[in-house]
Amino acid sequence: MTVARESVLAVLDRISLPDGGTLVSRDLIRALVVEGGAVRFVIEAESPEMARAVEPLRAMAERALLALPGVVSVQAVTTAHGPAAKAPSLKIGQHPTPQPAGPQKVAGIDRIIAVGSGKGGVGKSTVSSNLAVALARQGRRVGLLDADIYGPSQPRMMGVNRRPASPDGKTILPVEAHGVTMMSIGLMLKDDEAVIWRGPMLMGALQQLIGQVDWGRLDVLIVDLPPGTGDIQLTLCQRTQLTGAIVVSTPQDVALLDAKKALDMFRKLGTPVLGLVENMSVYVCPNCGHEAHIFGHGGVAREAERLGVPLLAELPLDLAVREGGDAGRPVAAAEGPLADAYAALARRLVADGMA
Ligand SMILES: Nc1ncnc2c1ncn2[C@@H]1O[C@H](COP(=O)(O)OP(=O)(O)OP(=O)(O)O)[C@@H](O)[C@H]1O
Repeated sequence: MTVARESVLAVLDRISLPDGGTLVSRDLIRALVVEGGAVRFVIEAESPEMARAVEPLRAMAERALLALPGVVSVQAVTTAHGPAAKAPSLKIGQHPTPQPAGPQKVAGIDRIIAVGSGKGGVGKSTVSSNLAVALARQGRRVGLLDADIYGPSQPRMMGVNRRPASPDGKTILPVEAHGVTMMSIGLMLKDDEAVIWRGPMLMGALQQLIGQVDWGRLDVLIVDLPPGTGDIQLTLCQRTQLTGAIVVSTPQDVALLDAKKALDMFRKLGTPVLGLVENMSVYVCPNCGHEAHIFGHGGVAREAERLGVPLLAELPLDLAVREGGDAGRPVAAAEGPLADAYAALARRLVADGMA
């Protein structure tokens, strides 16, 4: 059954904004595609603040459209058009400015969760972006800071490539994607530009990304760390008051061995470990349903038990996760078992007061 574009617009025209008008009358709907029973569109807000305000309407619109006869799936994202993106005169990457000793609270941000891993490529950035999106879908005000300064992947994973504005050359205005306020050094660099900085420059850049970005009021800021136990991790844990850290690992021995080093680092720095996440836990063959433990089985659960920290989630290896990451559409923004797994992780953190 083919759904008429007009019927979709009629439904969206019934979704009212808090300050008047509807999604259609305020001209916020972009890139509306209706293919058979599948509906996709973007809600383009005028500013990051407005994007935050209209985010609950996205969920409302999705529900209303799913009730429309013939509609089988709805995919909607909120983006912020933002003020005219002037090229910032601000330069990222500088020596750190003196700061008071000891971990400091960041004004306006209630909780900060660092997501780390021992080894690269285990899915730390994937978990960070999907967790951020899942939390935003549950109505939390969420920020995502890509602190993987040598290999920033959040712009690709969140589908953003707009350079953030800095109207005054001091404050950086973050971007908005999938309901999440986001900043990455990758947004300030050209695609093929390498960062070749030593420790002090890294510390300065991290200080800028946390302190100079206008994060607004956040319930939680997710920090996607680089892999390993280097300068960035040390600076973040020593300078910023963190709610805690989540360590991502695959069940593979070599990844787990490195994850133990990351866990040891957080312990030595006095950062509470909120729990472990096992990524690429199981692969379910889409043809025959056979379950294969490609990277091994049970190691992360055993390590969590040994440390007395929760195993927060076991996330499957799934092609859709990789494709969603490459396309800038995290699976947590869609519907289905993968989104449900991230929603459960988000719910658990919210219930425990961590996010
Ligand atoms: N559960 C999964 N299923 C399928 N592909 C995945 C899964 N998790 C991550 N990937 C893919 O694996 C690759 C590495 O993931 P990701 O970049 O998140 O890892 P990382 O630990 O952050 O790596 P790095 O430290 O190098 O930044 C990406 O292409 C990602 O899409």
